[in-house]
Amino acid sequence: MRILTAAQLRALDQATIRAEKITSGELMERAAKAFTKAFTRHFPDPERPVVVVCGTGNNGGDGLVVARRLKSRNYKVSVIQANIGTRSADNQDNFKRLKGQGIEVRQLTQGDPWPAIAPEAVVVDALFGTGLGRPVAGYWAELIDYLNALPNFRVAVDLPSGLSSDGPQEGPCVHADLTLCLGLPKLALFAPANTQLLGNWELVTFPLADPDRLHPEVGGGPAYQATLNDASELGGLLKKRYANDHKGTFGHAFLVAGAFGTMGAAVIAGRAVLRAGAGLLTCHIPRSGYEIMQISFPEAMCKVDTHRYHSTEIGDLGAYDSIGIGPGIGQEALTVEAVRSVLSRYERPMVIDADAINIIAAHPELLKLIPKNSLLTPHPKEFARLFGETEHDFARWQVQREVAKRNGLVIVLKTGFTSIATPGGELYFNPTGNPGMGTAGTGDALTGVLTGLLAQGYDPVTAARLGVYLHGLAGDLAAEELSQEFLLAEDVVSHLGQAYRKLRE
Ligand SMILES: NC(=O)C1=CN([C@@H]2O[C@H](COP(=O)(O)OP(=O)(O)OC[C@H]3O[C@@H](n4cnc5c(N)ncnc54)[C@H](O)[C@@H]3O)[C@@H](O)[C@H]2O)[C@@H](O)CC1
Ligand SMILES: Nc1ncnc2c1ncn2[C@@H]1O[C@H](COP(=O)(O)OP(=O)(O)O)[C@@H](O)[C@H]1O
Ligand SMILES: [K+]
Repeated sequence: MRILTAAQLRALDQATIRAEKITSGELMERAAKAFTKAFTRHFPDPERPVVVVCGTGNNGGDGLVVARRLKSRNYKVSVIQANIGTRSADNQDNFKRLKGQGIEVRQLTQGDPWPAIAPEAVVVDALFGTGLGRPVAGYWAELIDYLNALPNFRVAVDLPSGLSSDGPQEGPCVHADLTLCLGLPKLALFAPANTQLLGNWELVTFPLADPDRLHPEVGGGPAYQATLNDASELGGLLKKRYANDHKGTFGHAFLVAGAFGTMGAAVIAGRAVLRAGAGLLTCHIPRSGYEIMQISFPEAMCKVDTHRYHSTEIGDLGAYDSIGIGPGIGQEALTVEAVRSVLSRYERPMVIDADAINIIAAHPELLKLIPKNSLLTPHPKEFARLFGETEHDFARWQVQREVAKRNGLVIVLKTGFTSIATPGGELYFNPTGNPGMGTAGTGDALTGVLTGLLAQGYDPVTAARLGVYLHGLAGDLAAEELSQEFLLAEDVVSHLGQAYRKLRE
């Protein structure tokens, strides 16, 4: 599913109107109908009062339609009409259509005292959506502060009013508890900095033109800026398994992980390699990790370093279909040389994580040695060590894209909505995963999954998109069964089977 800028979304609305021969009012009706359906699913009790706070643009127009539709379902709904500017045509039409419906409308003009709102009412925020042209200021900013100070549950129509859809947040913004985003996602939904403003968010879909089909046909028509991975597309990317396939078919993976005190990273990542479907796994580990590895994970073969506590000399790499390097390896001088040697000798895409990333950050000349199309999986701190600090999420995505393109790498930036930048310049966001995965070792599990997918012959971009999705989905299934608090990295790994099954459905 494509992620469009506000300007691209406007162009897409127009394209939908042309292609389907509908009016803009009918498109608004479609959007508001889909919103109302989602809203009533969240709030099924029509006795609970609903107060829709409407602006004068099309976001306000949506709010007016929602009020009318809730009323027809016997909801106790009223409207606060904020007279911000000149009404859009569809806002005006829908304002007229409220008459005679028995809906109380309170007008709010600059300087008016704040309207009273019963604390049990659900506040529907329809002041501004994607048409926000500048930070909200003055009286309307104070209205936003007033709404935020109320104890009420706040549901945003499309976006919390005041939110910048395509760039860093400026100015006041409604703090939504729930955001029901209309049509296609906006970039702001994925920014960690916006988490508190958005609350939980969901997409409310309704028929719109396909931005991909329009772009080549309509000169300057809607394009997209990023893509949200979805199950329907990713499920189709899974490889089939045939009756005569064997462990050779599914690839031999090599994992360089663990050191004295961090052998768990090797165990977790190694399990994930085989649970993701690789045929064979060899782990390179320091001598002191040998028994740990063999006892806790008998399916893996071990290559033992000459050093007791660290990996220092890594032998022939020719036999391996993929390599994962980094979890728990530490940053000893001899390990730095071992990483340098692996990067220089291996010529196929590999997975680079954790301490291998920190080593590259401390020795930037190593960046050039990374085989083309390799996957780097930094979390935000590791990303900053590698590529520098950025001022905000949007700037970091920009840097992520640039470094992926310039160096021919797949950069997987691990956040709540992990982003994947590709050598071809695409940016993908992942929808699965949950805060329960903020626990030690889940990143090591991801490295294992990605290494296992590469071993099976998935191309690096597909491996990244599928691996991040499956890893997050396994985390969601584990959290559903066990609770987020209880979740351990090994639970993520042990739910990979169910995640595969669900994705194949
Ligand atoms: N395809 C879709 O998703 C559809 C979305 N629609 C809705 O249309 C919305 C966009 O509507 P508009 O483009 O009319 O824009 P908005 O309704 O978001 O807001 C624009 C209005 O607010 C004013 N304004 C902007 N910034 C301001 C500021 N800082 N202070 C005071 N006034 C300010 C503008 O002058 C304009 O009147 C979407 O968010 C969505 O809710 C639907 O109505 C149509 C279909
Ligand atoms: N709030 C969240 N929502 C979704 N995924 C999350 C969340 N918090 C953490 N994760 C995922 O958990 C993993 C954590 O990785 P990382 O920070 O490398 O942990 P570790 O170093 O302990 O293995 C990443 O894949 C990340 O995307
Ligand atoms: K809004």
